[in-house]
Amino acid sequence: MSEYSAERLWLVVPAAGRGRRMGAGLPKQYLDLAGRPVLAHTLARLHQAFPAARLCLCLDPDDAHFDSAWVPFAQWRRSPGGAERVDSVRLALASIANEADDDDWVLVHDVARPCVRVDDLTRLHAALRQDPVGGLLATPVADTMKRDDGQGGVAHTEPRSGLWHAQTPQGFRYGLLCRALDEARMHGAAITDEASAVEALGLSPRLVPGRRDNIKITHPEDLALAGHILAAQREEPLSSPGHMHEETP
Ligand SMILES: Nc1ccn([C@@H]2O[C@H](COP(=O)(O)OP(=O)(O)OP(=O)(O)O)[C@@H](O)[C@H]2O)c(=O)n1
Ligand SMILES: C[C@](O)(CO)[C@H](O)COP(=O)(O)O
Repeated sequence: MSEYSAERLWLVVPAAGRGRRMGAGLPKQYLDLAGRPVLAHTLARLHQAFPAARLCLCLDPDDAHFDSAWVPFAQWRRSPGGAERVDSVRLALASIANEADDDDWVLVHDVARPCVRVDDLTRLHAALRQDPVGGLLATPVADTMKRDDGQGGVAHTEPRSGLWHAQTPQGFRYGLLCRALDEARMHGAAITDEASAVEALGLSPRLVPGRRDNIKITHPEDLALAGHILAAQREEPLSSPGHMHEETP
């Protein structure tokens, strides 16, 4: 790419999960949420924030529920899902290898997080572009944390100071993210998010304070909660405190 052109933004959306913990008749990304599938909400939020981005959507090759009418992006492709989330992300990165430059930014966002706010997405992107490593939306842990003893009792209380809940998007430059995920595979590391692969390189991804309503729909009760969150977000005046992000635990 020429030195005069801005680096491109790629969005990788892992959407090849089966939703086993949800236990519904179909994968959770296709469950109805306020009149539309979860997947359609998530893609709409991403598109509002980044209309010119290029989308790579990870879908199970046997997926019989997907409808391309839910994709608002002009430039998009589907890539096959893998056995685990990290495998889906790796396959997505491989599918754009001929077009992506090492300096391009890649934001990875779970399809199961449809309530992410547009201003958090743009704030994250702006923060990452100032950072040499990249980073993620996250919120400080607010509850007292217990370690179980393996038998239903409490072994001890974990200090929560300095603990954060990792959310998505998580964003890194293409070259760094590919290297981090390759290294993790070589070492057989179990990776549940992109940041942990980058951490394993000895780097420190930036924690960009997000908001607690960017929930991941995981269990059955989360779907109703997401519906309430979307309704509440629609009601919020732009200047309300609900739009403030958290800086400290
Ligand atoms: N092989 C996989 C597994 C997960 N995901 C995606 O990764 C995100 C986070 O995963 P999770 O919440 O665990 O979703 P599921 O795998 O669908 O749920 P479960 O673990 O309960 O089966 C979701 O957007 C999911 O679609 C994926 O693309 N490929
Ligand atoms: C990436 C993630 O959303 C960060 O919280 C999360 O780890 C993905 O879900 P999983 O249940 O760990 O696959």
